[in-house]
Amino acid sequence: MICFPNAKINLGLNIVEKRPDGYHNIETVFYPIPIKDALEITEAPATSFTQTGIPVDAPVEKNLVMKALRAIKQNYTVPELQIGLLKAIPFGAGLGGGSADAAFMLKLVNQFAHLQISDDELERIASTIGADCPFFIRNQPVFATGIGNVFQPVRLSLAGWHLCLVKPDVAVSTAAAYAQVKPSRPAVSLCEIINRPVSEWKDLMVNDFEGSVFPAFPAIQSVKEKLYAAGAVYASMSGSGSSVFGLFPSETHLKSLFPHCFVWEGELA
Ligand SMILES: C[C@](O)(CO)[C@H](O)COP(=O)(O)OP(=O)(O)OC[C@H]1O[C@@H](n2ccc(N)nc2=O)[C@H](O)[C@@H]1O
Ligand SMILES: Nc1ncnc2c1ncn2[C@@H]1O[C@H](COP(=O)(O)OP(=O)(O)OP(=O)(O)O)[C@@H](O)[C@H]1O
Repeated sequence: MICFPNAKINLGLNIVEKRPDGYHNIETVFYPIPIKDALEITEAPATSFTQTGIPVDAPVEKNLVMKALRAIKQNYTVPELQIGLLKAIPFGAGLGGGSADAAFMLKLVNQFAHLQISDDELERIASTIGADCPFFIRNQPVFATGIGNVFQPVRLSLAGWHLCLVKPDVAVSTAAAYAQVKPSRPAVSLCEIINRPVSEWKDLMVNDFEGSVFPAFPAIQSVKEKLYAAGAVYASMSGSGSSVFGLFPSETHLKSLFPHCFVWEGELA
């Protein structure tokens, strides 16, 4: 059985307050995008894990796919599996790729072993893996609060917009990025801004991480500036970086502007 875990972008990200447990309450809109890994499972005499594509800088037992398998095995019986992960989503990118792999593994095992676990319960299991993980269970555009795990549906479609996503050759640590930001309540709720036309987002919608990540990594800021100069209607860093995306009204061919970077260009469905 095979599935294709996709990445996400954050449309706006307000870091509202630090919580007693060290995490932060945030406001963000998660939007799924069609940059995808491939994840395959087959029944086997013993569990094994093979990773191809972009090499993940984590040992097998720390791979979020294996963490997901252990999490589901805590309460359910799962057969021994041969697992294959083809990695195409860059990591350290703010694209939630590892979280997507874990969430899709939960969904795949649920289907494969006929466990009949509800989406609500899968989201609960996903929340034990990482803050970004629960979103990928339903994988629909949502306004998220809490630590990024409390969802409200948003009626938002970017179908027809062209996405240019660039990941410079630098990785940003999510924990370090959160530690650099002074939390504050936004003047205007992101929930209102997201309903306004994309052409107004540039002046209204912010990612609070940019204020500290850009000075530390000028290469990331430069990507955003280049995307606007190339005609983006809206551009922003995703999550804690280092990827930056631009939304364009028509097809883009911007690869040559960004040497040494991962670049993905395509239309959103
Ligand atoms: C930046 C975002 O990608 C935006 O969607 C997420 O908030 C990060 O989600 P994630 O990578 O799944 O995060 P986790 O793996 O759960 O946490 C990594 C570290 O980020 C910090 N963290 C994460 C989420 C959050 N709401 N507040 C935090 O302070 C914590 O220090 C934590 O130890
Ligand atoms: N299957 C996986 N794919 C990618 N990274 C993984 C995976 N399993 C474990 N990791 C570890 O998790 C780290 C973060 O991966 P992830 O793809 O979630 O990054 P990210 O896009 O920056 O996430 P976020 O949006 O949460 O900041 C990697 O540096 C890697 O060490």
